[in-house]
Amino acid sequence: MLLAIDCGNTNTVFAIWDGSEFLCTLRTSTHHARTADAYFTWYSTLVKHYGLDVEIDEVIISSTVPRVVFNLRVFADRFFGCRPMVVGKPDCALPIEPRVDGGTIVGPDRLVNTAGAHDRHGGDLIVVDFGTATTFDVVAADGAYIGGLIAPGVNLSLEALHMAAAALPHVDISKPQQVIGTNTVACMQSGVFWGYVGLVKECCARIRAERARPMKVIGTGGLASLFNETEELFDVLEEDLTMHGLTVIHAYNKKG
Ligand SMILES: Nc1ncnc2c1ncn2[C@@H]1O[C@H](COP(=O)(O)OP(=O)(O)O)[C@@H](O)[C@H]1O
Ligand SMILES: CC(C)(COP(=O)(O)O)[C@@H](O)C(=O)NCCC(=O)O
Ligand SMILES: [K+]
Repeated sequence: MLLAIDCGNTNTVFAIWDGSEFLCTLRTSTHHARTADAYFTWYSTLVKHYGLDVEIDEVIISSTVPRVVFNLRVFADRFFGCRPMVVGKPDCALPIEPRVDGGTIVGPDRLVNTAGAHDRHGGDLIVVDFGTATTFDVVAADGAYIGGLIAPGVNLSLEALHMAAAALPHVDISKPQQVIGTNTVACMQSGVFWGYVGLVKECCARIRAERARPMKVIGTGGLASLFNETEELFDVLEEDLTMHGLTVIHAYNKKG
């Protein structure tokens, strides 16, 4: 069975793929210092809790944090006796190479989102991923990643306000009741929430105009559903897009 690992700058997600469905999804915070033994303690406790009887013999990793890959490699080798595929490394092929400026190292999460989105939808696509950063990945009809946009993440923006301004508290994102906030917290939530609604609409409109064609918009990442509640920002919402992309890249490398 395959263990797919998606390591973002904030969270690390493990999912077990039996070839047709994900049996479970486990989430922990990303820490470069976490050891292989610590990963296994956490992983085996949860697998037992869910009553799963699985034998992992393959691992694929996508990590936006290069330093965590070493310990994840040791984890795969020590506990599953396998050498993991690592997206972005030369021995892990992509179904189609990105078309970007020479020397650019595209975030592996964006390459994985691209593969997942093309596999499910085909055609011209925009993937909006609400992670630590909010990224827009532009996917051509042949499945290539051809560029995009990187904006600060929603929580990062709220945290930046708190860090930089003495009078602004730590605030969690939520959908404000009104646009005009009548207290500090409501003002901050409104500024960030409606600011992001506008950001997503404007960026997608400009991408479409620059490409001069219709494009399907796919929303993913932890906060995508919150933003899709009020406004029709996306054509589809796919929380598992990155995990799906990992299975697509894994299958492609097995075949080839
Ligand atoms: N369901 C959720 N509700 C609220 N916040 C969330 C949820 N899922 C993730 N987040 C927050 O959204 C941000 C991005 O999370 P995530 O998508 O896991 O980022 P990354 O992939 O960059 O690690 C983080 O600050 C995280 O705490
Ligand atoms: C833009 C990102 C920081 C997003 O990471 P995430 O929010 O998923 O943690 C990551 O994709 C990255 O480090 N990219 C490298 C530069 C690029 O993609 O062009
Ligand atoms: K991500």
